[in-house]
Amino acid sequence: MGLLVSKLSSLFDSFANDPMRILMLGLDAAGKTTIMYKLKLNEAVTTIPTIGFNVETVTPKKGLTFTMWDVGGQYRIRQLWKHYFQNTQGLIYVIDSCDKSRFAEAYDELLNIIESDEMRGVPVVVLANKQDLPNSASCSEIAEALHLHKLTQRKWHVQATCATNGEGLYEAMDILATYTKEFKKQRNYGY
Ligand SMILES: Nc1nc2c(ncn2[C@@H]2O[C@H](COP(=O)(O)OP(=O)(O)OP(=O)(O)O)[C@@H](O)[C@H]2O)c(=O)[nH]1
Ligand SMILES: [Mg+2]
Repeated sequence: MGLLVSKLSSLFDSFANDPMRILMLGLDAAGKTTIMYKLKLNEAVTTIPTIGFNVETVTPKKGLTFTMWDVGGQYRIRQLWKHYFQNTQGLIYVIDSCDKSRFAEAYDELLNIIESDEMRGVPVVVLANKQDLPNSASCSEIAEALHLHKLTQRKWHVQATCATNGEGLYEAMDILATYTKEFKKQRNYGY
């Protein structure tokens, strides 16, 4: 019995140390690819609009590994987002904080994602990106525009970021990791 318990517990530990499957979405030009490579390489890379996806293993800090999927956000290819939902354990939703005229569109697309069965309960970290630019909206303005307070069935957080200099990214990944660990535990125990 003792052996069984210890085998089971090491099985759970190995699940716990698996890379977390993180999906990063958001409208075109929000900064998703810039964020991914800032985290991966600690460099502000020059990007072109993503047609399709990028996937990378990202280690924001020792002992924490994400398999991060960055999917192109242009209007015509958003219909492909749903093909990446399965087995997602954490969602990063990136907003260009200066692009206020598209906050409503960003909200509509977020709803489409989180209303999917496959994304039920998946925690969301919203990155209020491009905070270095003048007139960027604050985290609370973005939380309001995305109606985040209505999300009661999942953990969420909004983090101010600047992908080009990295500000806020590591804090956001820490919070995402905490939420994702809780989500994985709940799934393993089936509640
Ligand atoms: N000033 C500023 N520019 C940024 C920031 N993050 C990204 N950018 C710029 O925004 C533009 C678009 O960035 P991408 O990372 O390609 O955007 P994306 O979300 O991957 O776009 P798609 O692939 O089309 O979905 C690039 O010119 C980036 O350099 C930021 O925090 N501040
Ligand atoms: Mg991109």
